[in-house]
Amino acid sequence: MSRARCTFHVRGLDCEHEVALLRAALKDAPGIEGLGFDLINGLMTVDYDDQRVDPARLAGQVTARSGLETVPVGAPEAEAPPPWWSRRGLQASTAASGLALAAGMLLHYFGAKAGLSDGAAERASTASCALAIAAGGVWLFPRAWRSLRGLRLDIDVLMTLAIFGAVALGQWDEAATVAFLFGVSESLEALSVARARRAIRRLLEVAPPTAERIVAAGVETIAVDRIDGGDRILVRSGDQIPIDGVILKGRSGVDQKAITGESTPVERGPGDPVYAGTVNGEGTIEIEASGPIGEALISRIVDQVRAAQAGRAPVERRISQFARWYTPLVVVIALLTALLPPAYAWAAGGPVWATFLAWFAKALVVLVIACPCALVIATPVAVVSGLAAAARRGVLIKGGEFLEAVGRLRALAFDKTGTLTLGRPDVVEVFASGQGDQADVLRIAAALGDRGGHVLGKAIARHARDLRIDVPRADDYTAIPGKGAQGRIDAVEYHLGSHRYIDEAGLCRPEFHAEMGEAEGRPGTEVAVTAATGPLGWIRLADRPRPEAAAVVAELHALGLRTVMLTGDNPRAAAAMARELGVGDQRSELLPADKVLAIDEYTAAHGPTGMVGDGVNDAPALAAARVSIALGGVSSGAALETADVVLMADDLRQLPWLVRHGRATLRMIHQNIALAIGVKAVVLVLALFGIANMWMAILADVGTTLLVVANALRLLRAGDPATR
Ligand SMILES: Nc1ncnc2c1ncn2[C@@H]1O[C@H](COP(=O)(O)OP(=O)(O)OP(=O)(O)O)[C@@H](O)[C@H]1O
Ligand SMILES: [Zn+2]
Repeated sequence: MSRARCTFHVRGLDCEHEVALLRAALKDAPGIEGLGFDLINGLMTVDYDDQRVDPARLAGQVTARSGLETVPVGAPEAEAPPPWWSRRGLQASTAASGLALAAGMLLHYFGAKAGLSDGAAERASTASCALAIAAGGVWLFPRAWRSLRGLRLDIDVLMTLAIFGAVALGQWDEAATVAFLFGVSESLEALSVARARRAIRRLLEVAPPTAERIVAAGVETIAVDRIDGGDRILVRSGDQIPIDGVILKGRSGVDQKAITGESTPVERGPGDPVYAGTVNGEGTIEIEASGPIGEALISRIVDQVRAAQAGRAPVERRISQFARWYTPLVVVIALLTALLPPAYAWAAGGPVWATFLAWFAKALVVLVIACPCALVIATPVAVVSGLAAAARRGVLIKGGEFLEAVGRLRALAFDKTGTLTLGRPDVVEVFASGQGDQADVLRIAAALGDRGGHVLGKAIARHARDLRIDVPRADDYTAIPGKGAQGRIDAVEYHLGSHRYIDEAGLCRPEFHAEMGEAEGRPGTEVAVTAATGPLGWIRLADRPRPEAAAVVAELHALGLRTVMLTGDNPRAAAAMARELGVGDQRSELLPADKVLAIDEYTAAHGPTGMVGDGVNDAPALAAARVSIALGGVSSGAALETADVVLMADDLRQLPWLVRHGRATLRMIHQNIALAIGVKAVVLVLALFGIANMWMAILADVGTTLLVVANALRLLRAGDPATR
């Protein structure tokens, strides 16, 4: 058996109770292994055994059982515009219900004045109300019936009960009002979620729809999705670049804000990469497309954001668990409201029936607040807006849980090389111990450095080439992570690595030890070069801190976060760098496993700790952190794959924004939950005291949903790169 996953569009999926319908529809379907729901985008993800399940047939089954139209994403039906009835039907029937209700009211109050006999006016009014109930109930009653048959007591059943309860009491106008207002609340809810959906989607639509392709006859305009790798595309000054590619001709400043959030344009010329969605500056350029739009960086970002939005944040999971017992609880309260007072009246010898009627009406009002929609939508709409806003700013967050986690961080650990520093060390001094000259030291170090991926080794190799030193080939190369490397050149064994490494390997000599120890006081990092017989010399390299690092560290401190630098470098170099940048704490001479321990220690001592790295050689520490943050997503595929959060720009300045944004999102979630619960509590109390009527209850319920959605959409504004 093999597991497969399919995503379905479900029309009308925007609240917890549709989720319950879908779960029920799939409950005893064989071969289903997992379900995921994305309320904002109206998507359901199904993990299934592909030998037992066919997605298209499954969709048909779900549609039949839940009454919610379900089609696999990508199927032709999913792309076709939905039929009028499923787009506008709810609004239309609600409007019809409203008209009939108004007519019923008019007949009731003014029928007699208009010349109708009392009986005729009343009969006409009742008929009008019945019409209003029917129109308002076309959507509601079938769903309620389905739930009842499945023995589920959900909001549809409750509303239907409330309506027929009122009819049973002869209160036709009341029943019609409930049916109408229920339609109003459903349509408003659908509209507000649809609005959120559109706003979020628009935020991610940055690539233009067409491009100008250069062909033999000149230039033709084609749809972007028809571009292939190798096509030559003309991008005029001021236009958006339609596809990822490499510049063939022309130079220009390219505004990469759409991807990296950086507003200063970067200079680009022949041979440089450019990305779809970025904006060409003053020059006209010709580019060679590197592949179809689906493979472009922006498409990968959008896919990531979609996937992230479909996942659920922990708060969201807790709320939907809460919703599962919230509705039954309210039903019990409503039942008690309807039954206790008459029971009391019966025991005390009071008027049982009259008491029942009075309290039954209150119980119906209580039932209205049983709908947990506002509460259920409160979190995902905030999380999804938060994710979209971040993506717009060049911060790619792989899931709501990470956005939430960022908001809870107490400390941030930084890798040194490539993260706090530019990661482009230069050789500044070469020392030869006398067994050979400086060129020998460089030649051997370069040969070993060439074979590995370590920045220091690569920098040495580059330096040797710049000096036109002939670099031989090293064989049997082995890297010892965090320490150094060894290999053979012309069958002779050599080592390259930290001072500690050669000490531990017994390759150091007392005189050399003293000399190298002295050099370690100077800025930079020394790498020792030895043969199996003893040290040959050392090479000192200096890496510059990132220009923005000190300011970012200071800003993080102002936000109340602790900072710590983790490095494999020697203690003196580490201390000097930490002091220069104002980093709160530093740990040096760490092996990759020690970095993991340091993260664990920090988490235990100070609370959730994030790790910032370049995603290249710090994978274990990144994995150990509560949230891993990598920078340079545009240039490095590794960063894009490994981390929970990716700063697309190769720049630390988005970090403080990210922390503030995570906190703002958390605050928004809490606000929304408090708002949703608060309004319900108030209505509950008012209902029990007989102050709130059905109208107020339903309006308060819809109002809250609209409010939490509107509130959360404010987070989208944080995505505007212009705001700091
Ligand atoms: N492949 C290698 N080639 C040369 N030297 C190495 C190599 N691997 C490790 N070293 C030595 O060991 C030290 C620690 O290496 P490690 O890769 O753990 O950290 P780093 O590159 O100094 O910085 P950071 O830990 O901040 O990324 C380096 O400073 C270097 O002296
Ligand atoms: Zn030594």
